[in-house]
Order: sequence, then C-alpha cells, then structure tokens
Amino acid sequence: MNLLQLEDVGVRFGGLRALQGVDLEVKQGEIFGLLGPNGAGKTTLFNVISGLTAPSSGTVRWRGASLAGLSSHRIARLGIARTFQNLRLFSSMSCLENVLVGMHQHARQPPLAALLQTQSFRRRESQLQQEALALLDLFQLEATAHQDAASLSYGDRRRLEMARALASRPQLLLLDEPAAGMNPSEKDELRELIRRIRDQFKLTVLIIEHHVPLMLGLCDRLAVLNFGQRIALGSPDQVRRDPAVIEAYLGGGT
Ligand SMILES: Nc1ncnc2c1ncn2[C@@H]1O[C@H](COP(=O)(O)OP(=O)(O)OP(=O)(O)O)[C@@H](O)[C@H]1O
Repeated sequence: MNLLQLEDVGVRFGGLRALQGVDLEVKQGEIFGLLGPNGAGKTTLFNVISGLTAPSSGTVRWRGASLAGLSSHRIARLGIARTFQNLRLFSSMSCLENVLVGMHQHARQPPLAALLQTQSFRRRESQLQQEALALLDLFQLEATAHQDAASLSYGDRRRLEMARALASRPQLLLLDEPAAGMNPSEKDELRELIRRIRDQFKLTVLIIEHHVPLMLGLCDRLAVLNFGQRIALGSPDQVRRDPAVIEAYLGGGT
C-alpha cells in the first residue's frame, strides 16, 4: 500500500523551479532514500510533504487523501514527523524536556487536571517521563537526559532530534541529513539504529543523506533528484547502475 504519493509536484521560487513534475510513491514500512546534489530540491520536497511549502502544482496524498491546504501542524497530527538539516532543538532545555515536548502531540492532558495536579495527571506525567527516558536510551542518550541539548556533541544532537521526532509517534519519519557531522563509526551505528526503529515502531522512513554508501546500504528504494527533477528510481542496485545517476551525481564511481 502507498502511504505517501506525490503526483506531478512542482515548486517555483520566483523564476527558479526547485521541483518539476516529481512523481513518487512511498510504501508502508519501507526505508526510502532521496539522493541528489546540493540544490537538487530534496529539502524542498520534505517541506512540501510536511506542509511548510505549498506546491505550485501537483498533489501530495497521504493514505490516498490530498494534503492540499493543510497546515504543517495538521500534517504532523496525521502522523508525519521530521528532523531538520539545521537542527531545531530547544538548546537551553534538557534532552529529556526536548523529548517530552515532542510527545505533546499524543499526550495532551486536560488543563484543569494539570492545574489541580490530580492523581491521574501525576501518574500520566510519570508514565510519559518513563517513555521519554526509554526513547533516550534507544538513542544512547540516557546518560545525558538531564543535560542541556546545547552541551551535546553534534552527533548526539542529531540523535536527540530523531528521538524527539519519534516521540510524536509518527507513522512516517522524514530524516533530513541525519548523518551530517557524524564520524564513520557513528554512521554505521546510525544505519543500524534507523533499521531498528523502523522495525520496532513499524515506521516508514524517508531519508535525505549525501553519504551515498550509507544510503545504498540502508534504503529499500531510492529516488535521485537533479535540478528539481526525478532522474532515477529503484533499488540500490538499480540506482547504482543507472547511467543518468552516474552522469549527474555519482561522477562515475561510488
Ligand atoms: N525559500 C526559498 N526561496 C527561494 N529559493 C529557495 C528556497 N528554498 C530553496 N530554494 C532554492 O531551491 C533549490 C532547491 O533547494 P533545496 O534546499 O530543496 O535543495 P537540496 O537538494 O535540499 O540541497 P542541499 O543538499 O544543499 O540541502 C535551490 O536552488 C535553493 O536555493
């Protein structure tokens, strides 16, 4: 089943065509990669899916229904979460607090219960804390739970952003360059971690990443964008051998 479907999607910024006629279908449960050189339109595609940029043409469907006109907030509530290339953590809040903020989507408590600090409110709060700590544990951040996000290494901050996105219990997780700034062993661990969270949370993952070997080793299928157009689509093997990809992006070797 197609969880997400893009039909003939185009985005214009003045005279610049950031995306043109992009068709894409992402199936439930797959790890789908987006490759392409700088400026190819990958982040713009994420912005369209998550409702930050309205497409100039075409349609984005979620479980068959158009997302046209929905705010990014509404789209997030449908089950689409994302991370950002430029991290958007609350740097003066602790790791635990960052994850708890991510949970508010599915964990809203009645304001009166909060005001009165009822027993059920306190029980729920402690349950949420346990859930948040378990997520931090999964991302190997349990030791830094009470440290400010700003004090973390770059790689840890990237993992914290993923933990926070996952805290909203999404069905689709959009990861924008999660391996940026990570060393080779962190990248290997990241590949395993993404697979593990896909299986454990029954997620579908759409990932942008420049590190080609990581993408070919991780993704079930990939699409390659160049100058806003989809120039290739298929399994890692198909994409690796595609002459248009070799010409436009891989420069003849990986
Ligand atoms: N808000 C905007 N206003 C004007 N132009 C934009 C805007 N956002 C993106 N662009 C332009 O659209 C094109 C696609 O940008 P985008 O960030 O989607 O590429 P990308 O493939 O994600 O690149 P990178 O790998 O460098 O992140 C680029 O030429 C970029 O300068």
